[in-house]
Amino acid sequence: MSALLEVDSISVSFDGFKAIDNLSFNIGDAELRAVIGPNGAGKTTFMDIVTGKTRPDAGDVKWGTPPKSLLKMNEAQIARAGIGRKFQRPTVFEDQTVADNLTMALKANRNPFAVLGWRPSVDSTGKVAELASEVGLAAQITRKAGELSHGQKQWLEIGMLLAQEPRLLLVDEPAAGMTLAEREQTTALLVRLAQTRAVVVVEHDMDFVRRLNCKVTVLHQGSVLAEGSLDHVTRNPDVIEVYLGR
Ligand SMILES: Nc1ncnc2c1ncn2[C@@H]1O[C@H](COP(=O)(O)OP(=O)(O)OP(=O)(O)O)[C@@H](O)[C@H]1O
Repeated sequence: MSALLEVDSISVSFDGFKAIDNLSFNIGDAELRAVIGPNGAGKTTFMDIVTGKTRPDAGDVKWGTPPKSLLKMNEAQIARAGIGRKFQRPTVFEDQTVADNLTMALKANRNPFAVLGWRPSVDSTGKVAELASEVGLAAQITRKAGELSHGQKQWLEIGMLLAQEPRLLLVDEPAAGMTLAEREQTTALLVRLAQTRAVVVVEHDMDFVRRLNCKVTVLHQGSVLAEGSLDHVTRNPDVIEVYLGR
């Protein structure tokens, strides 16, 4: 499997503290990957580096084929290159409808400077309906985003990210604050999305990771401690000691 994203020996320190310590791992095209690890393991810093928010002190992050260094790009260029990031708290426009939120995201994709004064075309109406249905919000399309449940807002934001047609989606703790039914729908959504793009899920909730049924990378002190199926990594004595045994 060729790598879509190659994290190559990156390190970063904050005030002398190594948050990421010689971290290396690859993500393939159309792969679902869970990244887990105890508090302070470096999960957020890893996402910050991949999206250009934080610059590593050493190492490289390579993207696509032929591989290009993401370290030469700023945050906007990285997003345009095809990396979307879903933060934990949904940031949708609460006073706008689901359709309007998706329309704005589509428009921002085509021309980030021309959102104002834009009228939806027939073409974009079809695409908005398609995105809404992809994230399970077809029946909510005329509702204001502020009226949606927490889970539905998260799906709307995922739909808005999909409007940018990312090749890699980084998703931070998608199950947090969701009901059981919402978690199940989110699992199905992420599994489905990963059939046509890479999806990296950073998650604390082991039950949720188990349902994703994918390769797991365990981070500890800014490095990879173990990698493989959830059963494989949870049998690893080092993982039991630093993470599960806590
Ligand atoms: N800007 C910063 N300045 C100083 N220290 C930082 C900074 N960002 C992160 N750190 C430290 O780096 C380490 C890794 O943090 P990071 O947030 O990446 O871990 P995490 O795995 O995402 O943790 P959590 O599960 O708690 O979100 C932590 O010890 C944190 O305190």
